Amino acid sequence: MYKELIESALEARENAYVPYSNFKVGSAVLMEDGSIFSGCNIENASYGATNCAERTAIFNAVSHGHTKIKALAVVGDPHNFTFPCGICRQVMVEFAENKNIPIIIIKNKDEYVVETMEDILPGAFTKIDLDAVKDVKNV
Ligand SMILES: O=c1ccn([C@H]2C[C@H](O)[C@@H](CO)O2)c(=O)[nH]1
Ligand SMILES: [Zn+2]
Repeated sequence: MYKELIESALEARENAYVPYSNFKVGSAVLMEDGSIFSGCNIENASYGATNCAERTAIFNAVSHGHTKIKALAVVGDPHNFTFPCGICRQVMVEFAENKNIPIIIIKNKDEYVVETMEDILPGAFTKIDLDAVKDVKNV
């Protein structure tokens, strides 16, 4: 069912730039119109500047004008399930079409588990209600 998305994540993993961890990750997002965008992790000599594969894929989609994610796939260690980090989970929530979208955690092309956005980030902080902020400030 998720064949194309999974293949796209596996392919993106090949481009991972990982001279520091040597841990390759690939990710792909399925957008509202059926388009797929992918990304890999990109490390930096200043370690904190590293971008995870999931965020690279999401930022790639947003950069192309797509802001509604219908499904996300991620693959890291081919012998283990690699779950998204906390920062990526928060970025996913920003663009997830709803809290029930599937998050596909891939080990290899035949083995994967499917979670939902709500499963991996329950009770997420979402968009700020700007009108409420305005009321508090009384402006
Ligand atoms: O879900 C994950 C977990 C880790 N990484 C990256 C960050 C870093 O480059 C390397 C080791 O943490 O893996 C991702 O891209 N996605
Ligand atoms: Zn991350």
